Parts: sequence; structure tokens; C-alpha cells
Amino acid sequence: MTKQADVIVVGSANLDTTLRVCRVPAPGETLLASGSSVTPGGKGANQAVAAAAAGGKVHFIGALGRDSAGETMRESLRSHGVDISGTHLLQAPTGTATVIVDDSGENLIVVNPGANALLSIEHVDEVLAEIEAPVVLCQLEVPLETVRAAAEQNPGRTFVLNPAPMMSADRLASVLLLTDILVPNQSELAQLTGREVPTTLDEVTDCVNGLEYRGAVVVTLGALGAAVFQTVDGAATHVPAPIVNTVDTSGAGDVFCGVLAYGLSQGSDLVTATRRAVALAAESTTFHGAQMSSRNPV
Ligand SMILES: Nc1ncnc2c1ncn2[C@@H]1O[C@H](COP(=O)(O)OP(=O)(O)OP(=O)(O)O)[C@@H](O)[C@H]1O
Repeated sequence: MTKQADVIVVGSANLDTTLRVCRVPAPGETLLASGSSVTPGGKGANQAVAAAAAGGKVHFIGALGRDSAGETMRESLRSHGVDISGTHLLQAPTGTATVIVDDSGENLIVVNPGANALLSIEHVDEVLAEIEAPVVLCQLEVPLETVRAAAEQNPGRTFVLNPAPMMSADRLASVLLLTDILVPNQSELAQLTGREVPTTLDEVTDCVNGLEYRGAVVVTLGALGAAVFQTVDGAATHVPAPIVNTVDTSGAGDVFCGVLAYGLSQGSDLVTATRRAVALAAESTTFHGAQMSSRNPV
């Protein structure tokens, strides 16, 4: 039987361990941490949670290990109302990220992709064929060929790509051909175009105008909000962010993508969906943690 959803997220899930230290250790040095926390993460999981918290019926398609980290991730996604029936359980470790952060905010991050690297084309094809949804949202923390398969199996769906972490434009070219809406931040846009990181709206427009790509683009601009381009050769519509009391911007991009995808699934035009995404992503910077909480409904 075909299932119905607003948004399907195909992507990564990691269990993140953060260790707080007085300073980042030198190679070979042992330091004692002053505290630690374990939090659900991974761009795919974060974006799925954000879309669900915004009000969406969301399916997450990813790969987790049959270990305690995988169980924690499944519990977390379920508790946020995300449907995880399309998640593949594998004999591999669940993806993890270990973050060492010092008092000045300097950090070291080591990611072990684990099961994320094994998310297969076959699994994604099989699950996608069973779910009807107007929007599919992907990032680049799972194999590129799997992302391409998700983009290909898309009759009548809007395919939204957050190209993070960015790879070379050449490697991404075949996926870009299948993408309807590309959502890079400023440094990802710079990497895509081989230029300096654009800082002004004019520089962002120059970069977007130089893209070899046919769809729409929404560039996130941190505290400046976002710039919407209906076509790469057009002008920007700037959506400014509200001034908020920012304490932690990590995961703001994920909140943005999840909320944008949900808005599009409800028939909002790109600028309207971006306004909501900017507002909720700004709000997410006012508390700690990468995953948007369900106390932020649209
Ligand atoms: N300091 C801030 N004040 C208000 N809004 C912010 C701020 N930083 C980020 N945002 C909101 O979050 C969105 C995404 O931010 P950004 O462009 O920094 O993405 P990102 O680099 O992918 O983020 P991250 O990697 O930290 O998750 C912005 O479009 C904006 O709406």
C-alpha cells in the first residue's frame, strides 16, 4: 500500500558526542574533559526533525547500525514524529561525530560515517516507490550515487538539494541536472563556483549567475537571512533574518532546509517558504543544540 507524506528526507543520521575541554589538545596530548553530552545529529536527521517540527508528515530514509547509538537515533526521530519505517538497519556501526570544543569555541570534529556510507540505491529506490510525497530533500552525507537515485525517482516531486558537505562541482554535475531547488550556504556557493566566499548580496548574485544549473537557488546568508533566485540568471529576492539573541548557530542551516521543504510541500511559493525558513532558523539560534525542537511549530 502506498504511504502519503509531505516531505521525504534521504540522508544521514549520526549520534554526536561533544567533549568540553579548556583548550583543543595538541597531537599526542591527553586532556581531561570538563563535561560531555551526547546528542542526535546528522544533516538528514536534523532536517527531518525540523520539517516535522514545522508541522510536516515526514519520512526519513537513512541507514543505522543495530547498536545502541542506532536505537537512540530511532527513539529520537520517533519522538519528533518522524516516520522511520524506511530506515535500513545494518550490521555496521551507526554514524557518529565526536566534537571537541574548547572554552573559546575552537573545535575539532571527527565523523565516522558508519552505516551512512552504506545507504544503498536499492534500498532508497524500494522505499521511495512506496511513498507519495510532493518534496524530496537530500544532503551529501550519504553516497552520491544514492542521492542521484533519490533525485531520479522523482516523477512530479520537487527535489531539493542542500549540497553539504560540498564536493567539487564536477562530481555533483549529474545530481544538479536533476535538482529543482538548490540550497547552499555562502561557502558552499563559493566552492560550487570556484570563487571567493561571497559576502554581499551583489557578490552572491554574481556567483549564482555564474552557476551551470537550471533550477532555482536559495542561498542562506547567516544573520543576513537568505537570497532567493527563481532562476540562476535572475535577480535576488532578499529575505532578511530577524535580529535575535543568538547563542548557537549550529544546525541553523538544517532547520532552514527542513522548514523550507515543508513549506514547499504545502504549496507555498519559494519566497513565502523561505520567509518561514528564515524565521524558524533564526529562532533556532537562540538555544543550544543542532536539532530543532517541537516547541517551534510554524
Ligand atoms: N546570527 C543569526 N541571526 C539570525 N538568523 C540566523 C543567524 N545565523 C543563522 N541564521 C538563520 O539560519 C539560516 C541558515 O544559516 P547559515 O547561512 O549560517 O547556514 P549554515 O552555514 O548551513 O549553518 P550551519 O552549518 O551552522 O547549520 C539563515 O538563513 C538564517 O535564517
